[in-house]
Amino acid sequence: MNRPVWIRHASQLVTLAGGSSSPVVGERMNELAIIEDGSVWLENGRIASVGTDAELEEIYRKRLEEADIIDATGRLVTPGLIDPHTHLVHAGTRENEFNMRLNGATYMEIMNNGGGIHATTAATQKASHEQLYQESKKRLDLFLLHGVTTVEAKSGYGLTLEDEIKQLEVAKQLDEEHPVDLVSTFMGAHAVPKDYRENPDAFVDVVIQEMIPEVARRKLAVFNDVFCERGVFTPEQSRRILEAGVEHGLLPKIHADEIEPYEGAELAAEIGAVSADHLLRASDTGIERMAEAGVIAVLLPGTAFFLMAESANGRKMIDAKVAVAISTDCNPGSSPTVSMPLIMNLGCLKMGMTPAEVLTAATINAAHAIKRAHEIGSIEAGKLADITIFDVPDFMTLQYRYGVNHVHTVIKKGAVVVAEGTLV
Ligand SMILES: N=CN[C@@H](CCC(=O)O)C(=O)O
Ligand SMILES: [Zn+2]
Repeated sequence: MNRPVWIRHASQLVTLAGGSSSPVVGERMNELAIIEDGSVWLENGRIASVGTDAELEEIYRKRLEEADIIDATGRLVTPGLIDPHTHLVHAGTRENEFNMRLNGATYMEIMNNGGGIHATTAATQKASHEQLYQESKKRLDLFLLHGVTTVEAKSGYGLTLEDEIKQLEVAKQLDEEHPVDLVSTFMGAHAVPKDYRENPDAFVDVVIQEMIPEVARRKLAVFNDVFCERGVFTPEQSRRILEAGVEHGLLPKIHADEIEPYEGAELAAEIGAVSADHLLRASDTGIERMAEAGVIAVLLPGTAFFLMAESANGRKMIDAKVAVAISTDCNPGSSPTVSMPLIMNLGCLKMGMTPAEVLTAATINAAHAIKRAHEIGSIEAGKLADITIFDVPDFMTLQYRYGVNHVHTVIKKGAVVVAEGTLV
């Protein structure tokens, strides 16, 4: 049995307590439930007690010798960051397309000419399980170094039953072997393979009749996602795919209104999706309906930044009482980053969110977006001991000193996995 860990004297302990039962909306996104001179006692992989240092010293006075102490004097302590939207498992890179875009090509032009998602699909289909595992593990190590303790990971670069399952099995193995927890999403409907170009509905049938039942049978995913975008999957095809997932116990998520307005937000509300993601071009009606239906907006400001597009209007969504989470969208085409701290910076600088709101979006609301808020996303007794310590004195400074990885220590299920900014 591991020794307890006692984190002491945090200049700010951002607990985010009180948001576990439902996603945090509106003004409440600014309430971080901060404890100054904060202290947390971790035991058996879970959070045992949270309070001021004086309070915990009193509670544990007979056991002080038992614990390994982490002195967080002058530092900010938060829940482990959560990334609720990644395409973590894939092969290869696409810096050539980055160069093409800088020379005037658009993301959709590249994709329609057989590049984009198709290029990564070809590389992923060719890759062995082991190659995919090694490439993805490297990214996961970097996520951890940036303070992330749980990531959602989508398939969608296989596009055949066999290759989709290969991606999901790599994610499963990473979840078992890597300190970072993975939550898997099936995304067979990420692009229409070129053999189905003339008859995309036939591919939708393959997704519905062959892929979804098999993925569900093998219990390889929790969620089912679709790229609902003009030229990819229509809202009607997306609805069919997401409803088929629900029939097999896969919860719906949707890539919505990313490049063009396409009533993806409206569809998400109508079918009761857990989240609608991207939303750069979501309509006001769509935003209103998402708020009414309780659909979480997973916003990806790194994607807008990297595609040189206007960001989603996070400010408007929060003011409209939509629960907002944020994410890297880590993928080789539209957002090749693993830095949730940078994404929080962009949330402030490009989406009009406050430093407190982006922290809520990267922790407890991100946990809700992957249905894990009962276990992670806040520092409260009983939850998993997933904690990130930043070498800044407060949450405001974390956003102010942007573009720097301030992560000092990461604790996953009670074990120190990053110390002094280095993997243990
Ligand atoms: N938009 C669709 N899927 C990914 C991009 C995938 C890629 O370009 O490889 C996204 O979320 O941005
Ligand atoms: Zn995505």
